[in-house]
Amino acid sequence: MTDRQHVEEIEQVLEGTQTGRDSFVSASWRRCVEVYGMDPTRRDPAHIVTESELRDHRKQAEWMIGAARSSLLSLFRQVAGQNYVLLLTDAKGVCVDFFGDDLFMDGLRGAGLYLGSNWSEDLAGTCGVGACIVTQEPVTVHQDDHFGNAHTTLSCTAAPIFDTLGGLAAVLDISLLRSPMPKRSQNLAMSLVTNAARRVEMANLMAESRRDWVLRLSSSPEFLDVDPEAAVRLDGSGRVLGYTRAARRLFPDGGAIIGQRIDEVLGLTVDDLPDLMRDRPTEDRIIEMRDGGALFGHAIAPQAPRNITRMPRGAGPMGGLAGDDPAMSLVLEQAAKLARIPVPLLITGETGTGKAKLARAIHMAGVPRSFLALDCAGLSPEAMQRACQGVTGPSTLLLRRVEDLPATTAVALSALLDRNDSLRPLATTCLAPAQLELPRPLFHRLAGATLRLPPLRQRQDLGWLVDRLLGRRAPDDMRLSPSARAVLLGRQWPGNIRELEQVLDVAIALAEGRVIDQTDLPAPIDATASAPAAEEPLEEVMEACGWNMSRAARRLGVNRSTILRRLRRAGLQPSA
Ligand SMILES: Nc1ncnc2c1ncn2[C@@H]1O[C@H](COP(=O)(O)OP(=O)(O)OP(=O)(O)O)[C@@H](O)[C@H]1O
Repeated sequence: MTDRQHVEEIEQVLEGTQTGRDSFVSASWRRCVEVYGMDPTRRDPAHIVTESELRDHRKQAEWMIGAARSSLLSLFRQVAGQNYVLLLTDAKGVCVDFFGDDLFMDGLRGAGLYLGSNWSEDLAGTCGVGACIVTQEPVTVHQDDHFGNAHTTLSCTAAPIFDTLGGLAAVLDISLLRSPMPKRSQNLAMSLVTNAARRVEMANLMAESRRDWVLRLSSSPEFLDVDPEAAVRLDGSGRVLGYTRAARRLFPDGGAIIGQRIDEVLGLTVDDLPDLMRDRPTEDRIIEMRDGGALFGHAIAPQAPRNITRMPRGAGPMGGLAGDDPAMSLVLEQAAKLARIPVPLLITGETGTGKAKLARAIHMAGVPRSFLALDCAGLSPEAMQRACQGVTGPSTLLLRRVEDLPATTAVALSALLDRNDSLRPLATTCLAPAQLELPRPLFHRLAGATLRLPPLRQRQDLGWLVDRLLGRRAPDDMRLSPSARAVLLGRQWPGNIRELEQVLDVAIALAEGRVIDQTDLPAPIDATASAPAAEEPLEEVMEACGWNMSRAARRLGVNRSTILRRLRRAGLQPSA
């Protein structure tokens, strides 16, 4: 077709004549004239953004360039030697990444097939990238489909790439400077570019979803694990957090997708996801669709957070006590250092936070010595002397719940420690050091340094702890359903790790199969009670309880007379 014939055809289309062009091309021609005021006979040079504008466009598209790179590279290898050039443009049509054959670089630059060229329709007229941005569909704009006479030798095939919220993020374009006459010669290019775009979307969704469930879908079991067609990202309750474009057909047309529950569109609930994991035969992982069809599913469980831990896991006796929790990491780091010197340590924290366990780990990490543990509640001086009689040489003396030590034993303990300087005391308490009612001399013999364990509800490694405790207490292949896991992660845990252990033991016993369901979990001990405020200053506790001593006693887990005693000691005035 000559330039003149091309211009005449555009005029016919503007007059409403059907000339056999694809309808999206005719619609674009009309926009070029009627909306952008373009003239097909003008040979405008390619639109190239300035270097600093290109830097800005590339910066904003950085994540997409990263996600698309390996896909572009493998696509470029597939078409190597066939004179194709690959462009990745941002959603505005500016080329932010490029693969082309060095031999044709001058021709490519001249045609605008290069970094920084702007292929939006309002600047470049009908073209692959521009039409793809407008239609949001894959398109081939072949030779004289282009609006301007300057581009009618090119053949451009472009596919949109969407972000996980459904917005257009980029366009992947494969172009030829010169192409064979029939448009269908580009069918293979179309299939290559749409598959590459799908893989980029998939890679991007996977990268975003490390902490969530991903359900990958395919209509054929053979490709499910290697090259799935679509994927959705789900939270622990099965709500959609993100999706690849191809997953859109699962959802009702026009409706919102983000936030929908997966069981509203597919015949499965979030609790079925573990059954779709890779350890099951692909053919068994069938998902029924609401329209009666079926798909194959591959569920990928959330991965552990990838933060850098201050205390490497598995390092010494302290290593297995925490996951990625900053407060625990700091405590364990200090504990590991203090374990090496025989200074007495006071370990504080709410009940069940693992004070005794930490004390044992400190003992293990220090120089070899014998170990004796005593519960301080009701411990008489005689019982203490008897227990310590057999201890010879360097020894660790664990004193649990030192706040309950009777006054007479406190005096005897000071004397015992004075007599035996090879005894290293490690004392635990649920009270803050300032609230301990120990005789001063004893306090200073026990609290050479203080380590405070955080309550479980403040720890960021709860998920890690759940997995670790489950791994130790349940048979190998037992796991939590996602909703059961979400419930556990949402609880307050006033009894801390001890309570978590008990809840898991009950759930393991109640579970029918190898999956612990939400209904297998015992109810929280007291969902309405606020967590014990072991280390809250007494005055604040009293204020919070309206100076009601019984209420304050319940809140601190002690009896009324203890509250009265503490108020007197602190010089506070109890209410009538
Ligand atoms: N880091 C941990 N990892 C796994 N299990 C733990 C951890 N810390 C504590 N536990 C378990 O939690 C339970 C309570 O721990 P521990 O007895 O050390 O708590 P505590 O703070 O000394 O409690 P209390 O003050 O009530 O005596 C124990 O069964 C212990 O094995």
